Amino acid sequence: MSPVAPTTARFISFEGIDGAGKSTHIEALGERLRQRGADVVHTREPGGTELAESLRELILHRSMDSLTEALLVFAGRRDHLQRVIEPALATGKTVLCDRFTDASFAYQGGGRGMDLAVLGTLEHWVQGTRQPDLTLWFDLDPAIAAQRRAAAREADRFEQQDLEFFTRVRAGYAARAASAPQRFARIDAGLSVPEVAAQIHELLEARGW
Ligand SMILES: Nc1ncnc2c1ncn2[C@@H]1O[C@H](COP(=O)(O)OP(=O)(O)O)[C@@H](O)[C@H]1O
Ligand SMILES: Cc1cn([C@H]2C[C@H](O)[C@@H](COP(=O)(O)OP(=O)(O)O)O2)c(=O)[nH]c1=O
Repeated sequence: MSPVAPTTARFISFEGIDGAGKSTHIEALGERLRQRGADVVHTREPGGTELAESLRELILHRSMDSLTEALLVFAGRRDHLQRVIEPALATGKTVLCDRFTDASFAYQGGGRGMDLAVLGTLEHWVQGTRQPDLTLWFDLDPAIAAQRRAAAREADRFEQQDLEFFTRVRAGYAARAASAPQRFARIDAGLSVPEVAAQIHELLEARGW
């Protein structure tokens, strides 16, 4: 396996319902890419800049309607793109982002039932044609995700939602994946941690990453 050229800019996003296992694998993936010569930036949404992290606190803990929620999410994304993601890509870095715009389509669109055309307009305004080069979609049965979350942590405003909500979020991801099959790689997140890691490994091997 030849090393990744340090100047190869890549934007990789991690998606899935809460508790699907994203956080469990991001660090190891970063380490793998680093060992192959990439200069890796870890970041997340909502958040990733001081301003967007402040918005994250509001989004996760304050009550609001779905359009307000979407506007805050996209406002944070704009700041994040301008201050972190675009400069990193412009200097040849690999950006690993824990959630990006697909989460807006899945949560605000699928989960909250927002008009996807409105989300599409916000997407276009905020990011132009910028999209991740690869999106790892951790797909998991919402009932299993709920069990994992219950064992792991206290629930925020999204994590308190019921199984129907997460079933719609999952369907939102599935629709988004179907609309961009080249970009999305579905991971069977119901398998064990080593098996999920092996799937990620194979996906990257196939790309020569
Ligand atoms: N494949 C897996 N099998 C069983 N438990 C897992 C698996 N992956 C992650 N977990 C556990 O599930 C919980 C949620 O995982 P986490 O990585 O925080 O999910 P996310 O970041 O997608 O919300 C954690 O306690 C984690 O240890
Ligand atoms: C990026 C994004 C996240 N979210 C939600 C999904 C998650 O429930 C929540 C926070 O995501 P996350 O950082 O994955 O939470 P945690 O660290 O607790 O696992 O924000 C949206 O609703 N829309 C979005 O566009």
